[in-house]
Amino acid sequence: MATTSVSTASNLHTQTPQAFSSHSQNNSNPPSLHLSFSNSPISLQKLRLSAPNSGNSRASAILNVLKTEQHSESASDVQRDSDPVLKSSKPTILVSEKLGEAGIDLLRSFGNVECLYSLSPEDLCAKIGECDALIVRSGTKVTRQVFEAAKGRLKVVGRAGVGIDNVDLQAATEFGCLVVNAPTANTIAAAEHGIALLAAMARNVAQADASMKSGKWQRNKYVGVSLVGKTLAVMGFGKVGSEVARRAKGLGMNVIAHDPYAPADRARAIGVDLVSFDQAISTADFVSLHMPLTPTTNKIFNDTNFAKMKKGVRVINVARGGVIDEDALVRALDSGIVAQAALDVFTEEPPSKDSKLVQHENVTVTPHLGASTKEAQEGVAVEIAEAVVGALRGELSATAVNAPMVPPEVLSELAPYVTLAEKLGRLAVQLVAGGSGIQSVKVTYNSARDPDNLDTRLLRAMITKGIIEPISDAHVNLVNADFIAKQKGLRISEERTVVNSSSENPVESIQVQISNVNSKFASAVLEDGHVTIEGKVKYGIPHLIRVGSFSVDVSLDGNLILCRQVDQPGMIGQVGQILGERNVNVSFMSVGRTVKRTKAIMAIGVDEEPDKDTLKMIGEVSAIDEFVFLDL
Ligand SMILES: NC(=O)C1=CN([C@@H]2O[C@H](COP(=O)(O)OP(=O)(O)OC[C@H]3O[C@@H](n4cnc5c(N)ncnc54)[C@H](O)[C@@H]3O)[C@@H](O)[C@H]2O)C=CC1
Ligand SMILES: O=C(O)C(=O)COP(=O)(O)O
Repeated sequence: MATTSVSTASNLHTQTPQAFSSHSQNNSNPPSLHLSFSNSPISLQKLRLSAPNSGNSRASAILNVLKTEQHSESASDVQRDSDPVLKSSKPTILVSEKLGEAGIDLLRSFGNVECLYSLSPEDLCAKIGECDALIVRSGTKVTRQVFEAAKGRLKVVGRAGVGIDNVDLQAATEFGCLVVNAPTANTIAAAEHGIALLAAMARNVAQADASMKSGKWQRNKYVGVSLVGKTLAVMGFGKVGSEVARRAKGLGMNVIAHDPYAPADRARAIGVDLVSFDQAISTADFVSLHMPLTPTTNKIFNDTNFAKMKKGVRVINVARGGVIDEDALVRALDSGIVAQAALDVFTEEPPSKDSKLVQHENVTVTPHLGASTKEAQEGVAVEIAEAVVGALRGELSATAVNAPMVPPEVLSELAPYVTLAEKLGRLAVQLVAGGSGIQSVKVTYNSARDPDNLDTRLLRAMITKGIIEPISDAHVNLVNADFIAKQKGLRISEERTVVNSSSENPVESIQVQISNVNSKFASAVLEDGHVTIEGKVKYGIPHLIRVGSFSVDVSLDGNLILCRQVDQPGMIGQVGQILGERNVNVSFMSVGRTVKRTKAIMAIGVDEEPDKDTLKMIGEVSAIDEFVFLDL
């Protein structure tokens, strides 16, 4: 058996799960749990799923992961519209900027759509508490205040375009709100606009047009520069950057690019060399910006970097205004370092009317039109509508920007384990006695798979959900699991144990241990002092297979009574009779023991929650040492 320690999570402080116990410590007091986590935030990667709409099995598998409330996704739209109860359960989707009709139609087929295009920040905050989803473009600032005002109702923000710098992602994550974007449909439009600005700037098209319209004929004034043979530096070699590069090659330009994260072979495939930042900006005749606005790229084109550029360089920006220090650009234009600039985007949009940059005679401007073609807007609208509807249905979106990437094939494979993970978390935390300070939780995945071939982020998130939700008012989902755990002081460490079995199953079993706590059910505590339970998926159904050192075998469904008793005949009958007389239906029963005729554990699944008197009677059976009722 080989073990590999992996990573971890965060920290929790909570109240009590509902549980009864005959011999629990501090039974009358709510347990105050103190959990502490190391920091392992979910990485904020974009999902790139090959089959974003791959159907209901995947949807249902991860329903619990993102959904905090049920929507009747199984009812057809027709049924829903004609039934007042179902209709009222339709999600409300607020569209705050102009969106293509095809996207609006798609949204209408699923929810109540409100298009309110001129909301002030205050109006948006006033409205958002009634909305399950919000769809924006670049003009709406989705700030922390918006998430606060949503009071937990907002489940998804859809950005109908690429750049998500107008959405406070940290706040979205903290509030468990998924953010999705539409990253592909406007790529060509933005690239074409970049090329349009490049050519228009080089040939003074806008200036000459304005001059002629004012009655002049200035052929000598507007002599331009040629593109062929010139060097273009593409800064940010992503989707738009690479399409700009491809087109510029077609114009006979020599194209180089800088992108710290782009694979060199992708650049080489279209005849582009990836070079360092300084090399790119110091050798280029034209510099075209295509990187996102992030803390790293904010004002990256500043006095220092303009000074490194070739005198007479020309700059095109269809990315984000904020990547340029606009005052520095004005200085570089005035000093002649930058001969011309063509800008589609600005730090403040719209810029002030007297902006020196906009008014500069060597600057060509457009009002953020990069994505504004009919084709791109229809495409973006459909792309974002599909993503938002998918997210509201509980599917993990293919274009989530604040949730981990879990490919669809991994998702469908992990589906039953996701349920198992949440149930184990719920069960483990209910075994902790009131007043215990939970320091840490250790999760061990027993698997025949190579440790590198097992993505446990989803499982960890669900164990976290299972632990936190019964004992706090937090809604935990895949987006915010690590954040909430950390916030609550819950420390979760993960370990993978390679076991000798079929690697067909991603996980053979999952063990959850809560360290150094008192338990309501002493038999759940191993000698090392950890509350320990273990579960596995059998025939697609989550099962509990171990409590402390006792083996059991019960499906994790409904409610569970765990009893530890003297291993002697008649025990099942006695407890069964008490439950039967009180009309509590037993769904399954399993007995596990360590040594014959000493101690045994009885796990009894019940459909109904027994009342206090019934539980008391079970506790009074003389051979029963301890018992606990658990709500799964
Ligand atoms: N003007 C407009 O209407 C439009 C503007 N955009 C802007 O263009 C940007 C790029 O869009 P896409 O190509 O679709 O995004 P993308 O994510 O495909 O590409 C961005 C590239 O920038 C790179 N990058 C990140 N940090 C960098 C750095 N410090 N230096 C150099 N490269 C860096 C990334 O590795 C990535 O390859 C968007 O973030 C958006 O802000 C996009 C569409 C329309
Ligand atoms: O997609 C982007 O990043 C854009 O900048 C396009 O913005 P817009 O949707 O036209 O406001």
